Amino acid sequence: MAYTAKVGPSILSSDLSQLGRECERMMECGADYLHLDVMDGHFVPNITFGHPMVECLRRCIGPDPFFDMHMMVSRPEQWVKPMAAAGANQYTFHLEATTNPGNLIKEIRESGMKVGLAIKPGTTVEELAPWAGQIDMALVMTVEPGFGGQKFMEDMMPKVSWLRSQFPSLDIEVDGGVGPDSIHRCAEAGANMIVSGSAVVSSDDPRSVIALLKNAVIEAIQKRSLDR
Ligand SMILES: O=C(CO)[C@@H](O)[C@H](O)COP(=O)(O)O
Ligand SMILES: [Fe+2]
Repeated sequence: MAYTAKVGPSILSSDLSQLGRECERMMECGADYLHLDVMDGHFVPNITFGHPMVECLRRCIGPDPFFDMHMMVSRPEQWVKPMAAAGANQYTFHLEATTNPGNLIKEIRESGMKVGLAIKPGTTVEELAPWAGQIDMALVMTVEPGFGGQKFMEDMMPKVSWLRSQFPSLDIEVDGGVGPDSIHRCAEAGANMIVSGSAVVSSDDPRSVIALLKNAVIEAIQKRSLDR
């Protein structure tokens, strides 16, 4: 069991005019990594930012924070090199957005980044499975991608449980509507990388929310290892 509990705030719901400061604030509050949502207005009906913003953020907050790029874009191949040059650490692309996942995985690795592979709610986990041995992280979306602040889809949890049973040491991330009310279901199903946007960023006490989310995952990991 090689995986550990990590919490990565999504800064989509933060004050975007203060993005550098917001990222610093999340790291100061105990975030393990930062989940940066890139949307192109085509793969999803919303637009956020691209690699120039990532480059500025990297310059602003220094080399240490891990940037998990959630690429909600139609042509993920196009941004691999620019994102690597901008200082991204992990490139998480959508299976639905490419016809050649194998080649894209290779390109991401050659650019020096870790590989994340995401599936939308309508995509089965069996479609992701053939690539699971080649990736660092599987992202199971728990909302339709495009917007923060949506309701958690509990019916995605069987995907997480199945992945955990089939790939015991894979990093499994959940993203969308995850907060204190839904974390226990995610943790019990086997997710270990927790993205949380509005529940963390809009809280008066983000440090406590991050700690609560992380502890729920730590407890579930301990329980799983005792049950084995
Ligand atoms: O990728 C996405 C949405 O498409 C997410 O990263 C959300 O931005 C998470 O925000 P909450 O649902 O936790 O508010
Ligand atoms: Fe995301």
